[in-house]
Amino acid sequence: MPKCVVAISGKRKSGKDYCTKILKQALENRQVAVAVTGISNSLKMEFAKIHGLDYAELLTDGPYKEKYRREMIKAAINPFISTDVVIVSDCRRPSDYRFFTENYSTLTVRVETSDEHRHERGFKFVDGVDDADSECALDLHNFDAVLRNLTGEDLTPQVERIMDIVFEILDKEKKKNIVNK
Ligand SMILES: Nc1ncnc2c1ncn2[C@@H]1O[C@H](COP(=O)(O)OP(=O)(O)OP(=O)(O)O)[C@@H](O)[C@H]1O
Repeated sequence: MPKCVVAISGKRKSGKDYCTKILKQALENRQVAVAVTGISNSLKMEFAKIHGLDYAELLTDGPYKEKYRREMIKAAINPFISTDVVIVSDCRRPSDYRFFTENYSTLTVRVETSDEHRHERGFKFVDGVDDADSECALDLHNFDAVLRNLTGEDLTPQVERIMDIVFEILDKEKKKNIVNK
């Protein structure tokens, strides 16, 4: 099981992938083994196909999804069982965060930026997407850390603060392992 999951969310074109890459590199520079994964719709589609499930149902927050959510997210994380830190770069729903915090030592990170920067990065509002739950359900969530990703801003101090929390989690996990041995 990974020692720490960094669960990243953010609006479309906020810079989730961009920030994920910077955080990954910064952690690797400190000799931490890092993997990046996602729980994107394509994974859900693949999961539905393999298990003969209804893909549309899987995208809702209903009981059907509840039932398979655990398996789906495990499928995203399982290949990285011996990696110290797994960054999940596309969390969208409170249920995603619930699953991670209940099952892993998790740090929830929100990538935020201005609408202006999102537009510069190619964002165009789409009815039924940008006002849907998958885009808005985490708007008022209480995140462990917020990364303000304004173009041209040096992200280093913010990334370092996040790394400090990751190192605290890794330290705690190490101590837990020693006690359990
Ligand atoms: N701080 C930044 N400085 C320069 N370019 C940036 C910055 N943040 C993001 N970008 C650029 O903006 C574009 C969108 O960023 P990115 O793909 O990381 O966003 P995202 O939130 O992952 O998008 P999506 O919602 O499509 O998954 C990319 O081309 C990325 O390189």
